[in-house]
Amino acid sequence: MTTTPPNLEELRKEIDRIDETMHGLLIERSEIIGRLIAVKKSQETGSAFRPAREAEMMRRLVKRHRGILPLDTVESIWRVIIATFTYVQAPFSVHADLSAGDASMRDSARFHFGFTVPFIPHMGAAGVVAAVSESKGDLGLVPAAAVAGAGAWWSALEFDAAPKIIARLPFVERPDHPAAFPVFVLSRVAADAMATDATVWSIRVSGWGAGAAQALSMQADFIAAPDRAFDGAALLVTLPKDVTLETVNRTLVKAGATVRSSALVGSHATRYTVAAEKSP
Ligand SMILES: O=C(O)C(=O)C[C@]1(C(=O)O)C=C[C@@H](O)C=C1
Repeated sequence: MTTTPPNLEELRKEIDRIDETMHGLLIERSEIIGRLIAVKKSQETGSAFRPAREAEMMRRLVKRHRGILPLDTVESIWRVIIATFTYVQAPFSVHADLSAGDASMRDSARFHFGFTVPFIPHMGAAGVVAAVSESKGDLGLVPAAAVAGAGAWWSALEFDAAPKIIARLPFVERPDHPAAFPVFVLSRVAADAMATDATVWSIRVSGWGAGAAQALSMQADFIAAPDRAFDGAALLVTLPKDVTLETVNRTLVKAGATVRSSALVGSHATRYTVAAEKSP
């Protein structure tokens, strides 16, 4: 007995059925928002963003994905879904520092937050920090890498009421990521919503030099801005889960630097790296 392959019309009917189901599920997802708002009271506390929950969701998404649909596509669809659902709970804007490159920062902002969330460009991290500080629940995006002349913008995060670093993008890292530019996300979110695996510290040192930089780079990622007043540097140091501030202090002292002050300025999920996607 021969079976005839399905014709184009039948296959399109299948696609229409699946599209309708997916759309229906998104509408069903949006119907939960009202109840979420009541539970989270995000209207009062500002941002509805829950970085720890999002990092965990993105990891599960990557783990269960299979088939020919590129991971890039799946990741970006879910980023837009989650960011937009955050926005409809409590509207916010994304302030982005374009001083290290307009295209790469915009790609990251659009990939992770979509087009519904307003995008506000700034020239410099300090402007982003100020805008987020003055807002109720806005997000700031700043390069998670040294930018010449940027200064120690993270000093402004040291005060209790200041926004903090709450995430590092991309959530899912891979060599060919379409929005690979490393970005810190700044905002004010409830302490219990923070991802706390990696902690980010603002550390001022004197006696800073190549030796101290080399020693520190073995233990942590960091950005250094020269601090001429103390012949030293202002550092933004990200400590992985298993490295303590005491260990870093000891390392710096051993390498000839003096630690003048340290303040916690944020935390984020452990970086999650997956293999590069194979081209179809
Ligand atoms: O789980 C929550 O608290 C939500 O608000 C839902 C949701 C989502 O759309 O899945 C949206 C924003 C949060 O950052 C995390 C997840």
